[in-house]
Amino acid sequence: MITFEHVNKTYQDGTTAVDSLDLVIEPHSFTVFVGPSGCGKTTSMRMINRMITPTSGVITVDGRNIADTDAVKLRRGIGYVIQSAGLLPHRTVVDNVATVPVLNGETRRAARKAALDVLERVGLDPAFASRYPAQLSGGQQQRVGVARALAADPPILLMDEPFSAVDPVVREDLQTEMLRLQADLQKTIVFVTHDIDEAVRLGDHIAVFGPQGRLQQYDKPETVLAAPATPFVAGFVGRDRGYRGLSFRSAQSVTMHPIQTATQDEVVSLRLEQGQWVLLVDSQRRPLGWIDATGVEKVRDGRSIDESTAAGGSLFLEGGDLRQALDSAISSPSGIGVAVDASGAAVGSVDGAEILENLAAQRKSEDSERNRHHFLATGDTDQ
Ligand SMILES: Nc1ncnc2c1ncn2[C@@H]1O[C@H](COP(=O)(O)OP(=O)(O)OP(=O)(O)O)[C@@H](O)[C@H]1O
Repeated sequence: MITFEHVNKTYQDGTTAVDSLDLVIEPHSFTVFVGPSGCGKTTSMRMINRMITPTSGVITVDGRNIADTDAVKLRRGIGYVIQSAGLLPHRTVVDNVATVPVLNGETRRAARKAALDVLERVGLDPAFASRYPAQLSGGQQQRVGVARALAADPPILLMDEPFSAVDPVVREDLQTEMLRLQADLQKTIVFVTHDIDEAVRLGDHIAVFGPQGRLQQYDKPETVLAAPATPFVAGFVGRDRGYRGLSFRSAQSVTMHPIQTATQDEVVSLRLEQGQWVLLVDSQRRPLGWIDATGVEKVRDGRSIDESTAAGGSLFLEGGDLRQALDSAISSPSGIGVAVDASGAAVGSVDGAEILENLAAQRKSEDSERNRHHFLATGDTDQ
């Protein structure tokens, strides 16, 4: 069991990321932290394995205050999966998966054999075991990321937006695989996403986070959908009028803007204002993450690109639906959604606020159309 008791986190710059969090996560449950970008989901999750230290409050794992445990030992019992899979590029797939068991003292041979079993468990063809991560698709890399987190058989698994960077079809496959795995393994899983559909599909419990890092509701998915506890939750999960109805609408009507990009070599010469973000891309214009003025400073100070960039949000295919466009903007640290072409190259951007305005306008005209039909049908001309 994992518990949060009055947990707060305020960063050095004064940002309150988590505000008075109380939560009990049952053993073997699949708990999803969901909410828009910046509402404290990742911070809450990373406090469980002590990557981040709370400002106040107590977190326990199996009845023990984690502040009193050895962080290395604690993490041995907690697998961790991130959005970019975080694989070591110069190691083969099987050696990536065997990394933690080898660190824990297993022989390389035994660890490799166990790694092959885990790879099979997550649905990866053994033929991929001797390849390097760059030779795999995004979805396959994520499967390896999950296998690596499971290799040492930890009772707890933390997953931070693990499927956000892959396309919607692959994402659905990975979700199905995750459900199958959990039915089999019965881990205690904490999963972070900004996507309410993903949360409802995967979670047996959902924690909806809102502005200023405040937990809005913690319930079974069906209760969150049927009886939202706050207006914020109602807006976030609203079935027809909210986020979930958007898949039926095309993003064609949303204005596409040019997107400012830079390659890794260009980063040092960027001049950015506070609050301005630039999309980092590879030589084929495929998105790698976002960088702002603080990140550029870090690169100039000699820090690596990885340390200096924020992971990108989800991407959407140009001509896709409004739901994917908004999803991309909501999940992005810059609030800008990135459109890609079939080759994965960035072709333009959309603005989250603009999408919402556009949506409001579409709904208004639909409502007046619906009213007109209603009045014509009933002959009611009072209004
Ligand atoms: N190291 C940090 N220093 C200062 N502020 C931070 C730091 N890390 C996160 N924050 C801020 O704390 C708030 C919560 O961030 P957090 O990453 O936990 O949110 P989130 O819901 O997981 O969003 P995202 O999906 O974008 O990561 C945000 O306002 C964020 O800008």
